[in-house]
Amino acid sequence: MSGQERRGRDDRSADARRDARGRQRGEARVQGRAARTTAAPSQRSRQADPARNAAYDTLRAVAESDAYANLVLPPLLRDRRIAGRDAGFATELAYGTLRLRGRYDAVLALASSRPLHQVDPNVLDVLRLGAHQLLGMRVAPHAAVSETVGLARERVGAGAAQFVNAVLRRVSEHPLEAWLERIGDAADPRGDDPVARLAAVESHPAWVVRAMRESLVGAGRSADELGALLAADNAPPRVTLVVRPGLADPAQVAQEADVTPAGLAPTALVLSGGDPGALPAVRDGAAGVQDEGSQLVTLAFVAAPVEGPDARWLDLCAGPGGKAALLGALAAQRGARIVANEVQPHRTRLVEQALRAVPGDAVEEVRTSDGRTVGALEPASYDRVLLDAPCTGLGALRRRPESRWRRTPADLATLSALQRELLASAVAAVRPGGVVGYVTCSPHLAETQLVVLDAVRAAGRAGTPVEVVDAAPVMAQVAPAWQPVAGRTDVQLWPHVHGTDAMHLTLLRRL
Ligand SMILES: C[S@@+](CC[C@H](N)C(=O)[O-])C[C@H]1O[C@@H](n2cnc3c(N)ncnc32)[C@H](O)[C@@H]1O
Repeated sequence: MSGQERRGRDDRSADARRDARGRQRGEARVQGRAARTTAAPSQRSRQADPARNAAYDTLRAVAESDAYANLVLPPLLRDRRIAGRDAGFATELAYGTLRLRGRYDAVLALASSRPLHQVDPNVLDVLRLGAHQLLGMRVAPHAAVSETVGLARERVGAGAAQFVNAVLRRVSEHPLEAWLERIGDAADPRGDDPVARLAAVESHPAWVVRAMRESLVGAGRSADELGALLAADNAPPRVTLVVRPGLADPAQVAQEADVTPAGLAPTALVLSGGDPGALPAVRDGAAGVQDEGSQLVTLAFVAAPVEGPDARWLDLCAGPGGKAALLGALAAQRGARIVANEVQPHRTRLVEQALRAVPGDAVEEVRTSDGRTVGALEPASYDRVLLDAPCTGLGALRRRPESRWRRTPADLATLSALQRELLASAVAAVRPGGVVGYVTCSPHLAETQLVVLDAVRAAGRAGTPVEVVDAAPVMAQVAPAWQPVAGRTDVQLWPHVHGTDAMHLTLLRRL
C-alpha cells in the first residue's frame, strides 16, 4: 500500500465534524456543559479538546500501567460523554499513534534538538500525538500544531509546550512521503539493511519484521509481500460480524445494519458504520463481532471429516468465547454438544455470556480448568477438539495497537512451551478417528509449524499417533473463494491478502 493510500484510509476516519483547527464542534454540548464558560477567553482558547485529552490519557495509561488501549479508551470515552465522530477522532488518534509509534519516534528523533531518551515520557507522548495528526490524519497542520501545543501546556507545562511547538513545526515542514524516505535512510544509511528500513518506515520492532518475513516464506508465500503485510498491520481492521448459523438470519441482520458480505466466510458480514453492540442480533448473542479469520478456522475445523460418531466437541481454550459461540451454534445444527474449557475464571464467565443464545442442549458444560490436564483426565473422550492456543498475537497487531511494542522474543519460548503441552493434551483427549484443530492468531513459525511438528512426533512417542489432515480442501469447501497455497496442508490467513487476522490452522487426525 502506498503512503498516499494509507493516508487516504486514515483520512476517512478523520472527524468531518471538526472545524479547521481539528477541534470538535459543539464540544460543550457533547460534554453536557452549558455553552457559556467562566474561563477567561484567553484560557478558553488554550483548552485542549476532550478527544485529544482522552487520547493522551490512553497513551499514558498504556505506558504507565501496562494497560491495553482497547480496554482503557472505550470506558474513558463513555465516562467523559465523548461520542460519535469525536469518539472516532479520539480512537483513531490514540490507536493510530500507538500503532505507528516506531515511525513517529524515528521522525521525532530527526526533528528534535534533544535525543528522544532525554525527553520526558509525557512530552514524548504529546509529540507522538502531534506527529500522528500531522502525518497520519487529515488535521490541518496549523491546527495539529496549535492544539497539540495547547495539550502540552495543559497537561505538562509551559516549557514543554514551547519544545513541542518547535519540534512539531519541524515535523510539519515535510509531508509523510518525505519523512518516510528520510527515516528509512537514517535507519539504513548504506542501503543494505531492509529489515531496519522496514522497521522504521512500517513501525514494527526489527525482530517482528524478521519473524514476519520467515513466516511468509515458511507459509509458501513470497518475502516480497513483507512490506504489504506490515502496512496492513498499521490499518484499523474492518468491523466484522459473525451471524451464527441457526441463531440469526443474515438477511435480517442486513435489514438492521449497513453490512456487506466479507467475502470468504459465509457467516461473516462487514459492518460499514455504527455501534455493533446496538444491533438486536448482537445484543441477544445470535450474532457477534468476530474477525473473519476466526470464523474461517472454526468453520473449517467443524467441516473436517471425522471417522465414526461426531457428537461431542471440546473447546480447550475457550475464553472469551467467540469461537465457542460459533461452535455451539454449529453443534446445535448437527445434534452435537460442546464442552467449553478455560483456565481463567473471569474468562469462563465471558464464555457463558457468549453462549447465551446457543440452545442449552448443545452445551454440555462450560468449566474452568487447566487444559494441560484434560488429556490425562479424559483420554480419548471427544470427537473433535479445538485448541485455539494462547499465543503472541503477532497475527492481530492491527487489533491491539500497543502489543507489538510489548511482546518480546522471550514470550515465544514461554508460549510455545505451553502450546506444546496443550496440543499434547488435545491429542490425548480426542478419540482415534477424531480431529484436533490447532489454531493460533500468530503466523510465527515457532508457534505454528514447529509446535505441530513436535506435537506429531511427541504423539507417536506417547502412543497416541496423529496424522496431518490436508486442510486446503476443507477450507475450500467452507469458503469457495479460498485460494490454497501449493505444497501446504495447513491454512495461514494474512491481513494483506485476506483482510483477516493472520490466523493459522492445522488439522490433525488421531490414528
Ligand atoms: C487465543 S485465546 C482463545 C480465544 C477463544 N477461543 C475465542 O475465540 O474467543 C486463548 C485462551 O487460552 C486460555 N488459556 C491459557 N492457558 C490455558 C490453559 N493452560 N488451559 C486452558 N486455557 C488456557 C487463555 O486464558 C485464553 O482465554
